[in-house]
Amino acid sequence: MTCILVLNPGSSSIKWTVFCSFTKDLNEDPIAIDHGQIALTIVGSDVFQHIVSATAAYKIFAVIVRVVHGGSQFSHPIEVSHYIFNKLKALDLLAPLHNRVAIELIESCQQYDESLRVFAAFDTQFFINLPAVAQIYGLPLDLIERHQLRRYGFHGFAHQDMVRQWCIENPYRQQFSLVTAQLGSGCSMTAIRNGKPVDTTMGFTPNDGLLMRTRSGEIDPGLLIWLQQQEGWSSNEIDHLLNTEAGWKGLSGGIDNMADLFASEHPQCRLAFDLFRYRFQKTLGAYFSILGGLDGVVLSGGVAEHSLAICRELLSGLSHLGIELRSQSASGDLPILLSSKTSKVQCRVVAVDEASTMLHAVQQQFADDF
Ligand SMILES: Nc1ncnc2c1ncn2[C@@H]1O[C@H](COP(=O)(O)OP(=O)(O)O)[C@@H](O)[C@H]1O
Ligand SMILES: CC(=O)OP(=O)(O)O
Ligand SMILES: [Mg+2]
Repeated sequence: MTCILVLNPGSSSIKWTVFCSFTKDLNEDPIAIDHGQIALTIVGSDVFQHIVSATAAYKIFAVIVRVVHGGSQFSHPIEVSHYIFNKLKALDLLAPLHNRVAIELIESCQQYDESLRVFAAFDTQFFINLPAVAQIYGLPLDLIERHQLRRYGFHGFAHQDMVRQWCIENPYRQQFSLVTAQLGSGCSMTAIRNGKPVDTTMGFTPNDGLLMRTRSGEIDPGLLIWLQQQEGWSSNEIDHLLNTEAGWKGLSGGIDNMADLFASEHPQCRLAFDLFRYRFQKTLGAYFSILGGLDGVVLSGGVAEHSLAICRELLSGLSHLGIELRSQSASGDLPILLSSKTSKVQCRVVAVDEASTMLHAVQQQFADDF
């Protein structure tokens, strides 16, 4: 039996999934035969060796790697040739926490076995047709055109899968307004109208919007210029600050695990969690406004999937938006319904399946090959 390996390098871990039976029917869920997760505290070639050992039992003929940023050139899945590899390599700066690891994985796969087919699938694909107002920045048009500047949006496979899961629970609704939230190390929210994204919190890079584990999210650009001048910081130093020293880790004084942050009574931890919740609720209100109402909220990602208490906290105090939570605390396996029967807005926590969504995207693009 020949199998496909899907690799999902996130900012705190690499997730791997093996699929050995898959049909061309994109409505049918591919069945994962095996999966695992490696913390990114393991470095470099050790990560790849770990994956090779873990998947040694399977005859793998193709690997699909999640590449977060494809720049203005890549959005749809692509088979990685030498030429494409070099183009992808040049995009490192656009998603410093992600693209470098993805590129290393692609290179390791190609060096490990030349006959392996290696595909890149991009986090931005789902957002390719965002409405113009949700794509554009208030900058001079010639500059925008010269560099093809836009808000790309990320976590596309995650948001797409959350929409799919909501539709499974609500099969007869053709028209609906939804907010999906991917809350892991990277955090983003997307406004969905009738299945399509109409706005999302991440922009030109995956560092806008919500407060994240080590990323600042939304920040005043004037503050960065001021810091550069005051501290004499280079662009690398600013990059380091915004991507690795900021977020709830920076604000709390070093607590990067959300479970610890949430449990702590320390005022700095409370403030960091309050900001995380505040930005979530502020965005929910903004999306309620542009969608003209809300039928559902779907939460997923490492934070949401591991802590229903945090999910309840994020969705509390929002009865003015039509969100009413069940009084008893829900428990059991995901998916879980958090909202009450009378709530106007159906709130769910789901286990997101980025791997199957990536596999589907590649199957769709390379229909003759799979
Ligand atoms: N029990 C928990 N409660 C709250 N947050 C948790 C828990 N376990 C893990 N997390 C958070 O989940 C995040 C990892 O989520 P994940 O979606 O796997 O991230 P990524 O894909 O970015 O690597 C980490 O920020 C971690 O703090
Ligand atoms: C885009 C992004 O932040 O991804 P992740 O949450 O997997 O790090
Ligand atoms: Mg992730």
